[in-house]
Amino acid sequence: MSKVRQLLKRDRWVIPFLKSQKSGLFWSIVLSFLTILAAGSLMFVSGYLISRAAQRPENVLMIYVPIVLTRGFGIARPVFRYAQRMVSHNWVLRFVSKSRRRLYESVASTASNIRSRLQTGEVLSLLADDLDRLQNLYLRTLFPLGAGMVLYLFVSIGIGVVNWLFMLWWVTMLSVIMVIIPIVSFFANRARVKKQKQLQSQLYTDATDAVLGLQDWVLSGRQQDLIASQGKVMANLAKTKGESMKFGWWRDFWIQILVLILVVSTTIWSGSQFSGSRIAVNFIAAFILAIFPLVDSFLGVNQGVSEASFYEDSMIRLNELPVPEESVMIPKNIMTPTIELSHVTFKYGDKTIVHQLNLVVQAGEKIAILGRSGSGKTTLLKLMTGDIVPESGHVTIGNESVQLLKQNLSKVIAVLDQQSYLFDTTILNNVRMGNINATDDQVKAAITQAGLQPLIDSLPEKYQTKMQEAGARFSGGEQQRFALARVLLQKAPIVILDEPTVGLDPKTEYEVLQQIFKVLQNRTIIWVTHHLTGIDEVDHVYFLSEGHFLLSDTPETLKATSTYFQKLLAMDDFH
Ligand SMILES: Nc1ncnc2c1ncn2[C@@H]1O[C@H](COP(=O)(O)OP(=O)(O)OP(=O)(O)O)[C@@H](O)[C@H]1O
Repeated sequence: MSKVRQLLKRDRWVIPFLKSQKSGLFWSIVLSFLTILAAGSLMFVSGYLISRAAQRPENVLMIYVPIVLTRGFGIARPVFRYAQRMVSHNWVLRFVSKSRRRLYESVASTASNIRSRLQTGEVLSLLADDLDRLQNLYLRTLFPLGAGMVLYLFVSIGIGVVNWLFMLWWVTMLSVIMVIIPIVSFFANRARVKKQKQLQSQLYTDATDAVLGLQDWVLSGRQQDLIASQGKVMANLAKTKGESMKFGWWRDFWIQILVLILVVSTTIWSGSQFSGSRIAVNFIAAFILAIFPLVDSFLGVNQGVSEASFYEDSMIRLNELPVPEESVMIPKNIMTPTIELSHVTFKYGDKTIVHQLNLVVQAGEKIAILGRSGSGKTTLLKLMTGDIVPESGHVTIGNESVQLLKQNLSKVIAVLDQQSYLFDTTILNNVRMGNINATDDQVKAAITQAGLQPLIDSLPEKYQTKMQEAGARFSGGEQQRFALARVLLQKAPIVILDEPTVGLDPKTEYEVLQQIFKVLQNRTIIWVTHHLTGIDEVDHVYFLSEGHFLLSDTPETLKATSTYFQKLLAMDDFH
């Protein structure tokens, strides 16, 4: 229980929204209550009318008034219901749209950070599942619960006016139906709901793995294994869902039995109380009929509460997401920025990746970072882009902390990595992603600069050619050139090259690198590479090893003085 309390205390998703939208919640509960009241009154008046019509009326008004009331309640019920639906759905849609936006912001602002903590499937499950769940928290739990509780009070007080002993009986029965059964069913269903949630989440993760690794499954001839493993999770999920539904049926069945007991006991009690009074008999029949519309409300409360574990888990996962950083204005000096790492230390767990590292990259300077696989080159890039935070020391760009620039960092840093993602849309659209405000002419100029004009000219549909999924229509070298055109359009003063030519044949690698350095000559370049092809293009080379720079000098000096560098050059020539 204290876990739930703690969760509610630090919640950033549900409680703040409830607080800011109190009036909608209030009206939704009031309208729900009025709908049930109108439904109950309709049954009451029509019950009275039927029973009264069977007797000889002393006065025509005894019949006429209930007829008018029946019409009135008959119209009021759908009107209230419609209004309630409008208010509650408007309320929930607001919640969903706000939360989706926040979720995207949260995921986007710390994209690479989040990827190291969450798998793609989990992000999908957050987007598709958790927010939908929380939407149900309002529609299926909070609104019915609120209306149910108001009804509980109303009915109890109403009966208390007639007879307090009988009220005690009603309060006891209603407490069992509206409080005890929901609490018991919450705990009884908890483990099942948790398992269902887990399986659903696993299904997303497995499905993502299956899609991303489909080619490997097919190539290894293990399609059947893939289908079997997915099928197992699905069968398990279906079984758990089936058990949950069965549980729900039994719960509803017992609630209906309790309502039946209430109806029978009320009939017997009122029969013994008012025997002999004709008028009272009419009211008893009417009152008994009015109980039935309440059953829907009882069932709604129970179903909502027994599903509450779903929300608990969703709330925990959403609250574990990082808070989107506040954006700051980009200072002017940032457009000609110096990058500075000062005494930076970073660890993954106990493993020190970077230790007390210092590095200054002047505006317009071009550096290469080399190092063995696993030496921490990518980690260093992540520190520079603020995706990870150093344990100690500072990373600044133009004297501004990189963490503060986070939201606007794409204006300062562009990244060309091993495989920039190309979407299944036209060449123009793909390149325009670098700067969505660029005109067609600017996009075309960037494509030409990236050395793609001959290719475009050879295509029947020119710039409107579709790239297919992940840019599959084009070769690796061509894809990297398109990605380069995107970077050109982005106009960021710093460009990070994270092994952009990996996987290309030596000739294409050389050509692409020449093109990159030619068109980016006015920008700062930080290039992570394993190959020394194109190393003469940089001003400074750094060798990262065991958390610090083992060597650091110009390529010319290293060629002349470092046997290690000479060995690497010889190996590269061999390739
Ligand atoms: N999210 C993570 N959690 C724990 N350890 C990590 C994480 N990311 C990287 N590491 C570890 O940190 C070390 C440095 O990784 P990094 O990716 O920076 O190396 P790298 O020099 O870029 O390697 P490569 O040249 O193979 O890409 C590696 O030993 C890696 O296993």
